[in-house]
Formats: sequence, structure tokens, C-alpha cells
Amino acid sequence: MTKGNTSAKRLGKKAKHKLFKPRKKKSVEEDAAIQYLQGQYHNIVPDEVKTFKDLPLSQKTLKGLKENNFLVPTDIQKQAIAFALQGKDILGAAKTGSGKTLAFLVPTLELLFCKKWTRLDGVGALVISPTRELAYQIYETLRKIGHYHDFSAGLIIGGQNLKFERKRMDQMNILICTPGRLLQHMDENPLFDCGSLQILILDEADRCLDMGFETTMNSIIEFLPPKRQTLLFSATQTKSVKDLARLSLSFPTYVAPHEQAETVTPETLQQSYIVCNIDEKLGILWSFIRNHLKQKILVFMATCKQVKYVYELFCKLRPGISLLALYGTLHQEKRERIYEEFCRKSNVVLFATDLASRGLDFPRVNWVIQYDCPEDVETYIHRAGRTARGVLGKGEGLLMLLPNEEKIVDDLRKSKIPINKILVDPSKLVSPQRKIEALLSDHTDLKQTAQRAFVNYLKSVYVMKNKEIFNIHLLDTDAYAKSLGLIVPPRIRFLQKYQRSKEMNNDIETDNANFIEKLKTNTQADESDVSDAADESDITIKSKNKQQMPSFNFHTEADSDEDDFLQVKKSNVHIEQEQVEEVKSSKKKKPLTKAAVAKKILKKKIKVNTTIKFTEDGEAIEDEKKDVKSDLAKQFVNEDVGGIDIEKAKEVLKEEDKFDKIRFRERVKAKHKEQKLKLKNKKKEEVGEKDDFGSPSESDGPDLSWLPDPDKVYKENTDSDIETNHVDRINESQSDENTSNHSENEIYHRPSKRKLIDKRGRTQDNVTPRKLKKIEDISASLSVTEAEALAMQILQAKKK
Ligand SMILES: Nc1ncnc2c1ncn2[C@@H]1O[C@H](COP(=O)(O)OP(=O)(O)OP(=O)(O)O)[C@@H](O)[C@H]1O
Repeated sequence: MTKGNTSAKRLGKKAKHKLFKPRKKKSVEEDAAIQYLQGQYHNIVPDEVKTFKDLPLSQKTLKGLKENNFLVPTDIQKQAIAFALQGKDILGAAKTGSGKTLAFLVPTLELLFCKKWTRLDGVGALVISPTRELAYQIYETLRKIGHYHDFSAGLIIGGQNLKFERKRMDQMNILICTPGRLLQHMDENPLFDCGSLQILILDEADRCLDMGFETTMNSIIEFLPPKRQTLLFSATQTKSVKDLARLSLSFPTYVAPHEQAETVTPETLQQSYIVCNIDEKLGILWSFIRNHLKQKILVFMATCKQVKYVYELFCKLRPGISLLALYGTLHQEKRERIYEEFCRKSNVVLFATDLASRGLDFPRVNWVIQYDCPEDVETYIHRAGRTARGVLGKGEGLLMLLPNEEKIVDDLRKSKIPINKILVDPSKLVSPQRKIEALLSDHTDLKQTAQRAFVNYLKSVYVMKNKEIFNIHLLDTDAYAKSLGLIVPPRIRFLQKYQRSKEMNNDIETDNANFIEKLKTNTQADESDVSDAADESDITIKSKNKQQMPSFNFHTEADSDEDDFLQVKKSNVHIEQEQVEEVKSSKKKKPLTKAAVAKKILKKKIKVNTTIKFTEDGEAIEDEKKDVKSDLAKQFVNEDVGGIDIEKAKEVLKEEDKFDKIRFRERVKAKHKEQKLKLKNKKKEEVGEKDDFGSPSESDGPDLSWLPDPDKVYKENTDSDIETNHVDRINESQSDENTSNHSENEIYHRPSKRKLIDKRGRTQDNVTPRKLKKIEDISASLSVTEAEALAMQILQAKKK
């Protein structure tokens, strides 16, 4: 109401305009509808709700839901929507695939609708998701069901155009984002303002609040107004008092419709596990795929490198089904393409890391294979939950375990996960071992990927908290390398390093033993009882951990939707004794204090904070003051103050620039002068040389050296013959010259180098005085007719 009044006032005269009349009417209707809906909120009885229509929802939302075939709300939707509409903070927990997305999107739309939120009101709702793919999925669902509302929604995830996002941030009403990217906007984008935020939603809340995102989330929460509604959703919900306190949740309503259910996983999900040796795993996976060519299969692996290797290898082995790979280090566009392709296709295998384990709603997945043992029960639940989704979804899950990993089955069963052991049928096993080895010997790239996959898998095992299940020393690494096609097992440097440091630090080991013991007892307490007390002990453990390992950088503060296996993602992960030792030993080796660095610098006689300028020839300018020309620069250099006044420095540079330009011009001029002089000298030298042998300027007449020796002619020919013969011979020799073939019968000697007429018919300029004299002699000896014939010949040649 208030908003409506103010806008009418703001409109003033224009409000009388015809066009606005229906709006007013509409606004009145809307106000009445909102009032009615809000009046119903406290009368909702979730158990009595049969369809979405039974909930007090706006027509726009109901229409959006109906169009997308969402008619009957699921249990979590009934309860969560009811409490959220009443304005309560919610801790929502429900099985995977039970429809939690709508459980928070519907109340979000209703809240903004009832507040008559407009584009100008800015960000009203913020949905945070741990992965880009999940954020994209939520965004798509919002677009579908919020189609009839007028809100603007934005998807803010890493790997997209930051500039594009930046410009539009202030116009968005509902933002779906990943933590890293959101914080980046909060830090860098002046247009981004969350001051009027109404509702904050964390999907996969336990993941958003764990150690991987801890710092990022803390910074985000600080930025948000404390007076807001907060909804947390996950299949494995956090109840940590600390987490809730961080979000300023004091008395949230816990909505968990499946809490009393017999299983925590969907009933329609059939779960089984096999136990095999590490070197059999790849062969079993290959055989499984070969035996299920008409299925949609999702395979989870521990690291990106494994996914990359198995995908590339199987592509080369051609199993007869489409293969895809999804992991964090892929380019964002590729990730989107693969995600969509897997959604679309029906007979396909997707190899993925835990990036795809939470929230993603791939339709009709038949099989989820956990190729590597999950880190914990929660990870198992989320991975397995990628199949058997929605109201009618069915699916199967297969867990592949190494003998020492079988202990996790007890944990799974304790957590109400029905899982059965099955045996592998050896008759169906086909091992492509030979082919793999051959492929690796042919493809160096593939071999390197295999090596990386090998090392990274071992590292992933090494950093796991539960050493009873994940024990690197129990792995037959040579056999594992061989199964990957690596005849020579790669060096496991990180392990060797650790062994060495262990030998050196036996004393520390005993010191740490007590600490580790304490950690283990606390861990057990944590896992058995998820109570407030346990959470508190969790906090103390973590702080102890921090004290013990000040520089163990296992978690980053960046957008951690990239799945780095070296990142501790769980809040209660305790680093093993070994790792503590490693840190200590490495610390012992390299004590790098400020004093040590200063000493090193003193030893090397490096003058810190000094600038050395160089001339163009690379010589250091010793006295900088000598080099400056302008008065301003001289003054600036003489001022001996700490730091730099940027503005003044700019002015000085401008002044100096003028002098530099003058200097540059002078230098160019000098160079030109030098070049000219050189050219002149060179010409002079050339002229001097030519003078020795006769300069072309001295020759005025043509070279007539080819003419017949008159003495010979006079001896051999009679006067009467001379006239005709000579002309003929001239013609003859000219044609010879054109063809460059001298006839053997040629009587006269004709020097080839010195020609009277060149090929284009021009006369030669270079006639030496000696030649001139000869020509004069010849012309004196010629008769008039001969001279005439010669003149004619020259003229004809000139014309040509
Ligand atoms: N009321 C409904 N009627 C029919 N289908 C629904 C309904 N609500 C949700 N779905 C469908 O169920 C599937 C799973 O929903 P959603 O992804 O929200 O589950 P989720 O509980 O968030 O799962 P996860 O825990 O894995 O994140 C989706 O395909 C969705 O379209």
C-alpha cells in the first residue's frame, strides 16, 4: 500500500493520464489479493494440503507451477512453503530429489510479490549455490515457474562475462549465484547493493557453510543486512550452532519430513557395492559400460585428472556408447555444453568429479557408479541421489570399494542407507589391459595424463581424514599403475618427501601423538552425535588444528566450485599426524623471517628502494640529477621525501617529455646529416675510381668498336663491293645481336660488353677517350657512302 501511494504521488499530473488508469485499478485488485493471501498464511495446515492450489499462493505463481506440471506439492514443499510464507527462518532437510528447489523458490516469489517488488527496488532475494551448474539449474527452474511475475533474475557465476554482469547487477531482483563470484561483485562492483535484501537462501547449505567456503561466506554474510529471512536447504542439513550463529539464525524452524523415514535415500533407489582390488577397478568399469550400452550412467571419481584420463582412454577404446566428462578445470562453456548434453541424451556415460554430486537434476539416470570410495556418508548420499529422483524416479547405485574401504559400509548402514554386497561375474569381465598399454605407448599425451591421474588419486587418498578407510600405505601402487597402462610406475614424490621428513622428525612424532589421539576421540564424538555439544567440540578442534598448522594451506578463499582435491571441504576434517609433521619439518628447514631476508639483502649489497636509469646504450646513469633538464624535475629530484607524489611525478614527466622530444629531434637530424655525408663521400670515391679508367661524362660519341677494321676491308673488298656488303653485314650482325647467336661465318669481331646500341635501342653514354679517338680515326678513313650507311644505321637503331 505504502509503495503504491508514493508512486502515485511521484507521478503527479501524469497519473491522471488515461494509460495509467487501468494500472491503478490493477493495483487495487493486487493489493486486495495480497491482503487476502497474507491473511491465509497462518491458517495453513501442511498435512491438509493436497495441491498447490490449497496453498495461499498468487495466481501468477500458480499459473507458472501448473504450466510446468507441478500440481501436487511434495512433503518438503508443503511444509517449507507454509513456514516460509509465515516469515520464519527455515532449516530444510529432505531426501535427494524430493523437490527442495521449489520449496524455496515458491516462497521467494510470493514474498517479493506481496512486497510489490519492482526493478527499481534492487536485489530482494539472494540464492547461493556451491556450484555453477546447480546455480544454473535453479535459475532455469525460477524462469519456468516465475514466468508470470515481473521480477528480473540474474545468474551470477564464475566463468562468465564479469563486465556484462556488472552493468546489470543493480537491476536484478533475484540473484542466483556462487559464493566466489558474489563476493567478487560485492568487493568490486559499486553498482551492487544488497541493502534492501529480504530473503537469503543457501541451497546445499552444509556445503556452502563448510571449510571450503568458510572465509568467502563469512565475508558475504557480513555484507548482508541482518534483518532478513533466511532459508537453508540440503539433503544432509547442517545443525551446527556455529553455522547457524554465523547466519544470525536464532530460532529457525527445522523442516525435515523424512526424518522418521526408514532410509535417508529414496526408496526407489537400489544400492549395492562390490569389493575388488585396485588393479581390477578399471577393467570392471570398462566391462560394466560394455554390458550397459543402452543406459544412462554417471560415474563419480575422486579427482579431475582421473576423470580426464579414463574419459580420454575409453574414448580411444571405443566402448559403443557416448562418453562425456565433467570436472572443475574445464572451461565454463564446455561445462555448460556437457551438462546440457548429458541431460538431453539417454544412452550415455558421464565421468565426473564431486562437482556433479550435489543438487544436479539430470533426468532419467539409470546408474550411479561411485568408482572411488566417497569421502564420507554425506558425499555418498548426494552422489547416489543423482538417480531415482522426483516423484516417479527409479535408479540403481553401485559403489566400488577396495578391501580396506569396506569399513565405510558400516557407516552407511548406520546412517540408514540400505546397501547390499554383490559379486562381480568373472565371465562378464573383459580387461582391455593390453590395448591400454599399447595406446599409452603410442600416445605420449595419454601416458602423461595417466601418470597425473595416478599421482593425483594417491594424493586424494593421502589427504582424506579417515585413515582407517583411506590408507595410502595399504595401496598396491605398482599394480595400480600397471592397471592404468603404466609399465613403469611414476614416482610418488610427495610420499617420498613425507618419508624423509618423517625420518628426520621422530621427536615431533611423539609430541604429536597425543594431539592426534585427542583429535580422533573428538572426531568420533562428532560423528556419533550431531548435537550442539559436539559442534562446540568441533570448534575447539578446529582452533587447535589452526594452531598446529599455521601454514598448511589446504583451503583456498577463492570461488571453490572448482574441485580441488587438496581442499579440505568438510568443517570437521582433521589433518593427520603425518601432515602435521610434514608442515613442521618443512618449517624447520626454511625459516624465512623478515630479519633473514634483510640479512640476505645486506650480504648481496643490494640497495633497496633505489631506481637505476639506463642510457640507450645500456649504461647506467649514475647521477640521476645530471640527467634531468627541466626546473620542475630538478626541484623534484632534490626533494628528499619518502614515497612518491603521483600527481607531481606526472607533471615532472610531462616537463621532461618536452626536453626529451627536442633531444630526440636533434638526434634524428644529426643522424640524417651523417648519412648524407657518408653518401657524398662514397660518390666521390666512385668518381675517383672511374676517372682512372675513363669517366662516362667524357664520352660524347657512340662506341664504334664493332665496326670493321678498315685496313682489312680495304684489302679484301673492291670499292664497288664495299657499299652493299657493309650494309648487309651491319644488318646481319644486328640480327645476331638480337638473338645473341653469333654465326660462325661472322667476319667482324664485335665485343660483347661494349655495345653501341643496347637492347632497347639506346646509345651508350660511356665512351672512353681512347674509343673516341678510334672512332675519329675510323670516320676519317670511311668514304662518304660508308659514313652515310653508318649514320643511317645509328638513326634507325635510335628510332627503335
Ligand atoms: N511437486 C512436484 N511435482 C512433480 N515433480 C516435482 C515436484 N517438485 C519437484 N519435482 C521434480 O523433482 C525433481 C527433483 O527436484 P529437486 O531438484 O528440487 O530436488 P532436490 O530435493 O533439490 O534434490 P537434491 O537434494 O539432489 O538437490 C525435479 O526434476 C523436479 O522437477
